[in-house]
Amino acid sequence: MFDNLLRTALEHWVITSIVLAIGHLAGKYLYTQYLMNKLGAKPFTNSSYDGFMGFKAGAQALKAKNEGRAVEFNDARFRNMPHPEVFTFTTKLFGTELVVTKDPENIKALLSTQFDDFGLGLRFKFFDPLLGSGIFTLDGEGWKHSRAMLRPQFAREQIAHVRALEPHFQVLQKHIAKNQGQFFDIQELFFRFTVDSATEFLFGESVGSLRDESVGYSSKELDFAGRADFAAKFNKAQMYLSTRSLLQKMYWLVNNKKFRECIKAVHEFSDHYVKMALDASPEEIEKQVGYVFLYELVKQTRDPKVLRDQSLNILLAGRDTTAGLLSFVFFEMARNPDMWSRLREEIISHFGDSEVEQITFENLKKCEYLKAVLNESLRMYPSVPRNGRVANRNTTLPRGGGPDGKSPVLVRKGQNVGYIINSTHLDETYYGKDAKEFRPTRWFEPEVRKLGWAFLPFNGGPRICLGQQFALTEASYVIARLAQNYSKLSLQPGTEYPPKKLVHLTMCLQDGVPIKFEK
Ligand code: HEM
Repeated sequence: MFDNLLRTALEHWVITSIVLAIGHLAGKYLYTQYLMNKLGAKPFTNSSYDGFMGFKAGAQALKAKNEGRAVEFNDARFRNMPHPEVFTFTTKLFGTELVVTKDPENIKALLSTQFDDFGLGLRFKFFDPLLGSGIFTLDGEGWKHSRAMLRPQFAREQIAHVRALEPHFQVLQKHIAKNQGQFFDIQELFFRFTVDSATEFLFGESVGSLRDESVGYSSKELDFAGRADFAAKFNKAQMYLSTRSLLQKMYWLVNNKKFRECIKAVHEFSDHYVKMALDASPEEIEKQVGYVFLYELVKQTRDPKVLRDQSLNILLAGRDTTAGLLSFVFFEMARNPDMWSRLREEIISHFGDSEVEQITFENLKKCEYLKAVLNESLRMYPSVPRNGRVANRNTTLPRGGGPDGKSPVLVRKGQNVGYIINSTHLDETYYGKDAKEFRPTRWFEPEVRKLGWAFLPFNGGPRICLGQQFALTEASYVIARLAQNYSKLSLQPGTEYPPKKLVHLTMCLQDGVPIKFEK
């Protein structure tokens, strides 16, 4: 009797569940059809079945990422679609429905022409514990306000920046001299260089991470509050942020004691400088030698949290990206002695082999081959290789639907769109048969210069990178100074090509750049 009752209840439960599931799917299907009709969208030309809930593709993507092959993996996914000539597909990743695109038309819509249809989704939640409310984490009015407040800082900064780099370059030189004639990893030094110059620019005092005992600095000299820890703790906290963004809605799982300790150290360090800037009298601020971001910002706001958050947002946006760019440039220059010779000739013809004063923002812009090398490096190895937005409302993207992929596709409110700029940059449609070769002279060809949205290392539209000129000037300065000093570069024999890439929030070389510099 009891058995029968239990069986009947179970049967009811199973039947009800099946009916509800079918109802849910049918409802979703009908609503999707309704939205497609309303918004003029067609079914996706390419859709990828990636195992139950997209776990198979997710696991493969993680494996490729750990092996330093995330870029190649993404690229292969586009090529292996039923219609590889259509540059957009839909897929699932760990249960989340995604639209993925490398189509410049769709990227333009996402970032510019349909800017208000898309936002940053959960980015604020991922990054809030470390970065708070700043230009990089906010959407809507908060972002607009941040952008308006910070924009003037970058216009003014562009001119003054170069002179401030030389002292840091001198320390970098000491490390290279120490290693001269042998192979060593320059990438690690570029990361230290960019955190040193960025902290000086932001706080008025550098963390001096390059100034270690191996190049003659005493440990006493290095001792000021939080300095020793700052770069390491900031790096570690960034790793946690990257994992939180990978986990999407489950981001809150990453919030352990280590993460919180890193955040505390970074905040204490930056608060020290915020306090200094707030305590400074207007006369002291005016007397400040060189440009200091915080001292300029206190003229606009005296809120310590805003000052801290915006400084750390800039540090995150600007530091690893520039170090990655420099690392890839030197990786390619060391592989290509002819290119290094040409670059060197150009630098020496403009500035001689020791002149520093003439290396200014304006003069660096006149070095055409240098600009081509930077562009080519940002094309093949963009510091931000993939990025994403989330739909704020039911909307469409202009391409990827219908039998030929030329019709709009539906993006439902809350749906994620990933845009893989690295794959756009490597596509033969835009860059020809040698798209996967490092060839700076392509930037002298008129059709490549006109590519518009197919070359997008600094993003486009209203959220275009604020630090583009800053980054290009800093990278150009370091390249020019090294070109003045070293005639020959080489890579350690046996170094893998194409190199393995480490892709977290930004991209660098997984195994560093094992390089030798010779006079
Ligand atoms: C090679 C170096 C760099 C590259 C490739 C690069 C690239 C980018 C990209 C792709 C974005 C868009 C991110 C997004 O919206 O999701 C961005 C935003 C931003 N970048 Fe850069 N960046 C570089 C260096 C810098 C530097 C040196 C600074 C500052 C000193 C900086 C400041 C910013 C800021 C503030 C934003 C946010 C803009 C906004 O949302 O309105 N960047 N950058």
